[in-house]
Amino acid sequence: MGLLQMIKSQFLCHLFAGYVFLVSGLIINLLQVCTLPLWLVSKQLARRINIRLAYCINSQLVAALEWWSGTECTLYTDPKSYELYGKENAVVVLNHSFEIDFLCGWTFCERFGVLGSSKVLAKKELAYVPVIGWSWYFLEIVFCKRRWEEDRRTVAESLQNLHDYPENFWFLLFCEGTRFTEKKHQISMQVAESKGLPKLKYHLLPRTKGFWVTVQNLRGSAAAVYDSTLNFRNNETPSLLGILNGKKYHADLYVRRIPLEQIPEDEADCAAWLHKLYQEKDSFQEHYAQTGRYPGPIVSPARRPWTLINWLFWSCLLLYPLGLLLSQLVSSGSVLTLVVSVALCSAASLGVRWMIGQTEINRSSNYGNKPASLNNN
Ligand SMILES: CC/C=C\C/C=C\C/C=C\C/C=C\C/C=C\C/C=C/CCC(=O)SCCNC(=O)CCNC(=O)[C@H](O)C(C)(C)COP(=O)(O)OP(=O)(O)OC[C@H]1O[C@@H](n2cnc3c(N)ncnc32)[C@H](O)[C@@H]1OP(=O)(O)O
Ligand SMILES: CCCCCCCCCCCCCCCC(=O)OC[C@@H](O)COP(=O)(O)O
Repeated sequence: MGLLQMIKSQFLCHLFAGYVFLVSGLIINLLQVCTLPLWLVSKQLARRINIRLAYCINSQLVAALEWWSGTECTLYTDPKSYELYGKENAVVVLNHSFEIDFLCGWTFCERFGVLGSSKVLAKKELAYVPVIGWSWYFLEIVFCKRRWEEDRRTVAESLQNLHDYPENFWFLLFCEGTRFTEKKHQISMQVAESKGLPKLKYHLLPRTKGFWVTVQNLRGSAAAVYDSTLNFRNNETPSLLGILNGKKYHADLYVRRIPLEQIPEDEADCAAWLHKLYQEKDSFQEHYAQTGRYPGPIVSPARRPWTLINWLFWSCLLLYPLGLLLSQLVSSGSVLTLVVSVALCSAASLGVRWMIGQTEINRSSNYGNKPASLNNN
């Protein structure tokens, strides 16, 4: 391991990064709360301010991926479609197989200029994650309980609300509804068999109702579905902790732009269309497993400096109070102050570690672990 790699794996580096993320994130959450009265005066201005505030949070994780770990993200797509990315609203359908799949999505959001405005159909539990989950309320992120009888109305209403959104956005749907595990795959394939559907090797069976309600309620606002299939070279199993330790990964993303008009409006036909799409995605993953690449040309956007500039801005701003705090701590000589400071530091680092744990598949939910009839979150 080189010197740089050794420095990146030092706990003190992670502690400082976590301090900057947590404190800047809480300041931004506070600023977002301050925009609440503005929603009554000018909803669009409040939205535009929250897009920029959310960028300040999300881009710190993207900076960790792009600049700290140096992870390479290669895009395979049609050059004609490439020209439209970032210039229209779109529904992104992405396989949910990796702990940092959302982060690879965010890096492309950043490179196409939609990082602050992008949305996702997220499980309700994520709304309680400090900083990121809290910021999502102000981004009008759509939450679901993963119980259709409750979600069908709330998801439709939340999506309808986005029709007058002032800036281009991507709406991410992980149609499998949960991260891939062998156990969930086994159960999911039993359900496929019971429905007479072809088995999938690399995916869980997609949940079609959320896709149908999303496409139906974004017609007229979203122009296309971006069918996105993600994989990592050399069977890498990337993690957020690996990124923080400066580990470099190699992500490949295959994106096909499908105009919304090509997607059936009827629920049953739309469900059949989505099942066929996932069978195609499965074949792309097989192609990748055999050849190490996706079909089609590579048209990769380069990373941009803004995520790094944003992180440096917040680090410099927060380094001063940290320096003051440490100097007072040393000069006071008070044991009580020292103990309280160490306790606060430990609580904050455990909090950040818990947040990172939200991305770890070995801590995933029970959703999809039971047969259809007994399914719960
Ligand atoms: C150019 C670059 C392009 C792209 C860049 C890539 C991405 C960038 C884009 C945006 C980035 C933005 C943000 C990213 C940041 C953070 C992301 C964070 C991640 C959080 C995401 C999540 O939280 S995922 C979990 C929540 N989301 C979902 O669950 C969505 C999918 N689910 C649905 O849509 C569901 O339909 C539902 C949730 C609406 C309702 O679920 P419920 O379970 O109640 O009902 P269903 O009807 O869906 O399920 C029952 C039906 O499913 C069949 N089935 C299949 N398998 C099973 C099983 N194992 N157990 C039970 N049932 C199963 C079942 O038979 C039923 O079938 P029917 O025929 O009756 O429908
Ligand atoms: C550089 C700063 C370091 C600080 C790190 C802070 C880390 C905050 C991470 C919060 C990320 C929230 C997004 C999690 C995405 C995710 O992957 O959710 C899982 C769900 O899809 C499905 O859940 P499940 O059913 O359990 O598989």
